[in-house]
Formats: sequence, C-alpha cells, structure tokens
Amino acid sequence: MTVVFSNPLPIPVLGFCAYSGTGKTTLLTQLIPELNQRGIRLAVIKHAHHNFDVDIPGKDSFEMRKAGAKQVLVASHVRWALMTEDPVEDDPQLQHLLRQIEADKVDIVLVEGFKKLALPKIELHRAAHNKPFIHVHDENIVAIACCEDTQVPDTLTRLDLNNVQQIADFVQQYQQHWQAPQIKLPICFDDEALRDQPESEYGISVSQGISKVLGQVNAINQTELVDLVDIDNRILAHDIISEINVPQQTNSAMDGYAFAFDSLSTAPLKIVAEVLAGHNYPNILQAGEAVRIMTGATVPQGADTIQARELAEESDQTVTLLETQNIVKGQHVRLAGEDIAQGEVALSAGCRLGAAELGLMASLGFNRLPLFKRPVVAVFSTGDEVSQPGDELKPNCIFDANRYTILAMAKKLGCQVIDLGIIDDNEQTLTDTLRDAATKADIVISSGGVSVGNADYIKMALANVGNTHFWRINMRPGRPLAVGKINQSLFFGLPGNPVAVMVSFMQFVQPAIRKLAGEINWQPQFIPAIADHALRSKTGRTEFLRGVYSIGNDGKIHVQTTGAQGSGMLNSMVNANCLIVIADDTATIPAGDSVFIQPFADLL
Ligand SMILES: Nc1nc2c(c(=O)[nH]1)N[C@H]1C(S)=C(S)[C@@H](COP(=O)(O)OP(=O)(O)OC[C@H]3O[C@@H](n4cnc5c(N)ncnc54)[C@H](O)[C@@H]3O)O[C@H]1N2
Ligand code: MOO
Repeated sequence: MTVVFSNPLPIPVLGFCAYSGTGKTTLLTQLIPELNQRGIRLAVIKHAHHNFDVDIPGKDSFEMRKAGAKQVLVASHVRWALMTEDPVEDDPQLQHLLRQIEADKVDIVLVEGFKKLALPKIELHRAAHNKPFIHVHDENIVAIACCEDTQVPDTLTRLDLNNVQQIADFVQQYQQHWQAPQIKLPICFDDEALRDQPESEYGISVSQGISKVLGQVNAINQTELVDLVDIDNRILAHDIISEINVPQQTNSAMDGYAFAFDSLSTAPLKIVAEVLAGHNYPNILQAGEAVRIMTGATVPQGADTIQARELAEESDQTVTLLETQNIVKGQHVRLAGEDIAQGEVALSAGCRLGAAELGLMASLGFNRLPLFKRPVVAVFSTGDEVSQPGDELKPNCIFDANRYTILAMAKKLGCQVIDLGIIDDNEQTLTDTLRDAATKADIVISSGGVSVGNADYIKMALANVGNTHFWRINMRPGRPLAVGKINQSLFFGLPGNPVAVMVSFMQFVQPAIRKLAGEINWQPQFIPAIADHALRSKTGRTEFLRGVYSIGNDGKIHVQTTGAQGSGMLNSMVNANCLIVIADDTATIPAGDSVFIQPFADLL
C-alpha cells in the first residue's frame, strides 16, 4: 500500500527503491557524478533505519548537541550542516525533510528509501536475488532498472541496471520535462464549465452552486449619471475615454534644475530663470543653460533632464551639478500623457469605482459618471424564536442577528437595502411578503426555514409566488440553500445559523450581486497560507473555517483557526479576518502545510 505524498518543492523529486542488496547506493554514487557532469545539481535524501550520527565525539558541535541542544548548525565557508534531534516513533516525514532542502540550489532531489510513499520512483531489480517486483503493487514506479532477461510490462520504461549512462539519460529527461502540478484552487469559478453538471442526490459542490446561481442572474442594464462625490463603491456603465493627456505637460518630479543632458560637459550651467508649478519658461533653453524648477512645473523646451536641488550647488546665477557620473538622461522628468494618454480608455465598463478610480476620473476632469443602477436588496428574517433587538428577549427566543449581517454585507457591496424586519412564520404572511418584496427589490434575501424542520413555511410560500430550487451544498457551514426567481427578482433563502448565513452570502450571494450590478472580471481571492496547526475536514465537502492570518517571523502568511467552529457562533466571525477554505478532496491539512484563505477585506 502506498501513502499519499505531495511534493512541497518547485523542483522534481525522484525516488529509487529496491530490496536491500540490489545495489542502490552503488548505483547512486555512480549516477551522481554522471549527472553532475551534465550540469544537474542534485540533493539526496537517504532514509536510515538506525540511530546514525554524522558528528564525531570530541568535536564542539557533537558536545553541544550531547549537552542538550535540540538543533546544532555547524558552518564553515565550505559547507554547513544542521543536526536536529527529532526522536519520533514512526518514519520521518519526507515532506518535512524536503522543506529543509534549498530548492534554489538544486535541480532535482533523489530519494533513497521511503518505499511506501506515493512518489515517482525508479525500481531497481536484480533477477539473481529472486525478490518480488515492487511495481506490481506500486503504481508510482515510472521505470525499472533490471537485468537483460527480466520481463517488464510495456507500460514501464525499461533501463539497464548496469548502464549508468542510460539511467542518467532517464533522470535528466525526467528533470527537464517535469512540470510543477498546476495550482488547484479549492473552488472553481468557471461559470460556464460547471453549470450543466448533474446534481447528485447527496448535494452539489460549492463550485456547482456558484455557477447555478450565476446562471439565474442577468446584469442590470439601467444606467444613471452620478456626481463623483456621491459615488461609493458603484459600477461604471460605459468605458471612459480620456480627453486629455495626464499629465498635461511634461513636468518635473523634483525641486531642482532642468537642463539638456548634452550640456553636462559645459558645466557650470547658467541659470536663466526660475519656473514654479503652474508656470512655464517662454523661451527655448540653450546649450549651457539651466532653469531653477519646482516639482510639478513644466519642463522648458530644450531641457530633458532634472537634477535634484540637494545634488547641485548654486552661486552667482550659475549651478554646478554634483555626482554628474550618476546623472541619467531624462531623469526626474514626467512625460506628458505618461499616466494616461489622450484618447486612451482610462476605465472600462464594469469596473468597480473605489478611491483610486475616483481620483483618476477626477484627474481627467470628469465630475459625473455613467453608472449602472444600484441593485436593490430586500432582507427579512423568519422564525417564531427570532426577536427584534431592542425589544425584551422572550423565553426560548434569540435576537435577530442575520438581518444585520446581511444588510451590512449588501451595503458594503454598494447595494441599496430595504429592511423588511422579522416576518411571522406562517404561509400567508410569508407569501404576501415575498410577492411584495419582489416588486421593490432586485434581490430578496431571507434567513432560516430552508432545512427540513416542520415549521419551515418559506418553502410553501415560495412555491406560491415563484420558482425556486432547494440545494444541499456539500459544504460546512451553510449546507441548505434556496435560490430562485420571483418574477424578475432573484431570491436567496439562506440557512438560519448565523455563521452559515455569512459564509453562504460570501460564496453565493456576493458573486450574484456583483454580476447583477454589472461588475466584470471579479473572482474570489484565494491566498496560500501556512497552517500553524493541523486542520480537519471531511472529503466530499468544502470546509470554511474561521481563521486569523498574520505575517510570521519567516515573512510568510500563517493562519490559525479562531477555535470552536459552531455555525451559530458569530464570535468566531468577529475574531476572524479570513475564511480558511479546505477543498472537498482533502480531509486533513497537516501543521506546516499550505492552505488557501479568503481574507474578508472587501466584505466585512
Ligand atoms: N434534520 C436536519 N436538520 C438540520 C439539517 C439537516 O440537513 N437535517 N441541517 C442543519 C443545518 S446545516 C442548518 S444551517 C440549519 C438550517 O436550518 P434552517 O435554515 O431551516 O434554519 P432554522 O432552523 O430556522 O434556524 C437554524 C438556527 O439558526 C437560528 N436563527 C434563525 N434565524 C436567525 C436570525 N435571524 N438570527 C440569529 N439566529 C437565527 C435559529 O434559532 C436556529 O438555531 O438546519 C440544521 N438542521
Ligand atoms: O449550514 Mo449549517 O450551519 O452547516 O450547520
């Protein structure tokens, strides 16, 4: 039986396996110089079964380790060695060992031992030893090096055990053609590719859910002109073409002196004028002349280079430039149109307008922009136990949290919101509410009542007014989800548990709102982070854990969970700054492995 292995390095790892006595080490000591000669830099990891030592008693490093140092790193200008005391019951973990290799210093790692791991290997087989084949129960064998008369299946590359050149050819080819596996994100956001995949009776994947949701959404096409100062997180309806160059004139990026680079040899230069921002020098600068110039002032004709004031000395209307050997032609000159050229598309339709975009539009002279109308989102809660915050909390009840998280997230996405309050859990009231809400809103969102409980009237109400699907999404939290249409409005029935509401909103409602609002080119962000402790999930479902990411002492992004993960515990969202997303083909992430996170940044 082979044990799952994933290569953590950006270079290939190739194993050599054989029964003892086959000549593995002899072959490797011949192969290594042969590969070195071909310019291939090698690392070797060798498994040892016994308590070996690489140091000598009496040496300082040996004595320090024996004195109790868990790690000793001994280094000279020739080599360094790290010795780690790591007594474990089981075999050492190859993935952990591989992470110790400096992948920028070698081209391939050859591994001797670790026979049971599912890593690509060359099997060595010597017929005279009468040992069984390894490849018959290990599908990771890519080639077999054996004797002349040994039978080898057609699917395996056959190598001559005594021909080091031939084996080196194979390793070289392997190294040259190896490609790092493509990064697979935990959620696929390819709307078209997934939409028509069949639904399984056990539920659909998050990716399928997203594409099915997006399949129900048509972008708003009404537009309006809005003053720049009133635009908050809205979507541009048309391309904006610049009518001017930005900057309008070629100008200085420094307070200093403008001159022609070719005049450098005639220094000191004669100062003929001073140019302040908003002004210009009306003449053409001649050879041997300079102007005193301020940041943002127009560079005179005839000048092409600026020297900063602190690198020049001025006296008697002349300037001596210092460190002339470092002056580069064109330095500190901002060319007309270098930010945006006249006639260029400055922003494209479908772009979300944040601070930078608004600044850019202002810099082009626009004071109003054509925008898509904001989506209108109506939100209500259901459930006899759900009470209005501010009222007295009745026995057996809870305060309504979901309406507030949904309203806040919808507003953050630039929607206009309608708060419909808490709606009584009965079929008639819910039917009336839904029918009315759909006349006012592009999206109607409820929470609670979409699972299999007896009092879940929302399903009946929906059947009365629209056309809705109830899906079980293979994810946690947020398994039940209702999506449908009430006339032209989109309906989302989110599950009742408060964390499930927020996670479902992020994964399904967010892309729908963005598409409806006319935003294009949006994709959820996945950032790789190092899991500081082991993370558990179950294959067959996508797990969204609440996490806290931060930059570790190693300069890399690390993540930990917030602790207890109950889908009713809103505090876990408050304490988190990201979701940790474990893909549906993964059951555990060992500590130290990479995992994808989705920072909350643009939503909470
Ligand atoms: N037999 C089964 N039971 C449940 C299943 C299942 O598959 N089979 N799924 C569980 C999952 S997962 C979830 S999530 C919930 C979803 O159920 P509902 O959408 O019907 O939600 P409710 O039962 O109405 O409420 C669940 C939970 O959330 C609280 N809640 C409801 N609304 C609010 C609100 N506005 N603010 C704060 N908290 C709210 C409610 O009191 C419940 O505790 O079903 C599981 N059960
Ligand atoms: O959606 Mo539920 O909150 O997974 O438990």
